[in-house]
Amino acid sequence: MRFRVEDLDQYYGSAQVLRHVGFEIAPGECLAVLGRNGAGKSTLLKCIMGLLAPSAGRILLDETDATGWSPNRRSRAGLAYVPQGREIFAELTVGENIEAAARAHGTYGTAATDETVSLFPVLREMWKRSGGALSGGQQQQLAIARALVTQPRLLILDEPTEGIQPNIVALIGEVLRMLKGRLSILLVEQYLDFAIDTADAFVILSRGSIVETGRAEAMSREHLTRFIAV
Ligand SMILES: Nc1ncnc2c1ncn2[C@@H]1O[C@H](COP(=O)(O)OP(=O)(O)OP(=O)(O)O)[C@@H](O)[C@H]1O
Repeated sequence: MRFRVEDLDQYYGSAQVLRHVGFEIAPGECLAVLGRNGAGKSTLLKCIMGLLAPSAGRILLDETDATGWSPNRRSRAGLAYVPQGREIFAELTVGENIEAAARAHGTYGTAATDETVSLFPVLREMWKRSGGALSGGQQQQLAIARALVTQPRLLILDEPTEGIQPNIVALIGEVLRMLKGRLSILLVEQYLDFAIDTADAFVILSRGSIVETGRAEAMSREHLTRFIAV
């Protein structure tokens, strides 16, 4: 999917939290959005998913204007969102979490669903455990798998490494790099090394505005650090 955001503005009351935000993600590429706490990253993702209506601007999926679409319609069109805090169903088992997402998208029981679950071996081990009984890292793997079984064309991740132990961060990184090419990824991340290992391009948000943008190969670690160091 070619995904584009144009001139997005968003306010909370009279406070403007997004200002003329615009960027594009090419099919099969990963764009990382970096920025300090409060820069507007989560607000941007909520506007993209239709959980917040932007005050101005457009969201385009393969040149189709999706700005007024419901979250459900966006999801059916191929957007999948893994929010910060993961929001899995704590009362349902791992298997039921996966099944609910896959059934809603008509992918339940397909080989692709089995393949997705196999990316995260711990999910099979924990299949009958309730989501709420999993560790943070296991819940993050479940949240990503649940998004992937919908067979999205754009996977949107809000700080997937936050509070996660290094070996699971490494596994998530491997999975994302493997998926690139097949789908596009929008990654909001504060962990710079993870973003550098994963992204093809960067956008840096500061106080709701894009202050820097570029291809990964043109962005040194030192350069990126300057924008996000406290
Ligand atoms: N529901 C809300 N009502 C009012 N202000 C809000 C609300 N949610 C966020 N804000 C404010 O909007 C600004 C952007 O918040 P947002 O959560 O989008 O930033 P962020 O870059 O995702 O930060 P973090 O990394 O801390 O999640 C911040 O100043 C925040 O305090």
